[in-house]
Amino acid sequence: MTETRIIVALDYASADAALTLADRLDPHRCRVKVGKELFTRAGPAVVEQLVKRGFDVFLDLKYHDIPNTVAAACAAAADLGVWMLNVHASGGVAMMQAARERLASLPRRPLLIAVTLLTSLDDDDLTAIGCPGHARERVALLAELSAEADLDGVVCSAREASDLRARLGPERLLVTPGVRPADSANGDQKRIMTPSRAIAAGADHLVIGRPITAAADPQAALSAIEAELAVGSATPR
Ligand SMILES: O=C(O)c1cc(=O)[nH]c(=O)n1[C@@H]1O[C@H](COP(=O)(O)O)[C@@H](O)[C@H]1O
Repeated sequence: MTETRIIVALDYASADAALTLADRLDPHRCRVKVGKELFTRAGPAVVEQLVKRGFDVFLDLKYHDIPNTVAAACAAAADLGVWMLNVHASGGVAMMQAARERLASLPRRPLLIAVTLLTSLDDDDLTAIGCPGHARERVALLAELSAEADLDGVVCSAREASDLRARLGPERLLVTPGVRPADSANGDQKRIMTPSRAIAAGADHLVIGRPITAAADPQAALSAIEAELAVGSATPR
């Protein structure tokens, strides 16, 4: 098991592209994430190939459906040997509990975390979808529901990490996408933070895609983020 905090989002359109990058990465220096694009194009085989190469794989399919369907999908994901998978907390406590219980019945279960509010959304977006309020409050509500369902942690933005650490205690994992080194483009992400600030705020794992995968030299981009974190860890919080 690696000590790294970095999960590289392999958001590619083919298994070849994803595995080409994976083969340039060290499974002891990062974890990898397979999301909707890669999974829809390349299927379970790419997940199995990454697992075979020694990577901890976060299968990010953000299940959101009736409890029975989500529980069965989680069991199918576990069969692929993934390290972690996610569901949407807005699917409700019964859905999250069904998923957790199904995984608990397996001999080897992956970590199960809940997406709170997508990092591409802000307060204005909440109003637009008919849920007016602050992103921070909605994240807190959904995170507490996921804790009620006894999930292993949440996906949130690093901006909510310190608040959630106080609310959820030290055990729940805080997995934060929307991480942007200072010189990276935000793209479609709205609730963002730099890698070192995200860790200082209490994030356990940083999900980072385009700042690495779209860089001219992805390994160099990963090394620069590792260097930023190494400097940050030497600095008292
Ligand atoms: O669950 C996720 O991984 C996720 C949740 C969320 O709220 N925001 C978010 O960006 N993600 C994923 O994290 C990755 C972020 O990629 P970049 O924006 O390229 O760094 C993408 O693969 C997203 O699908």
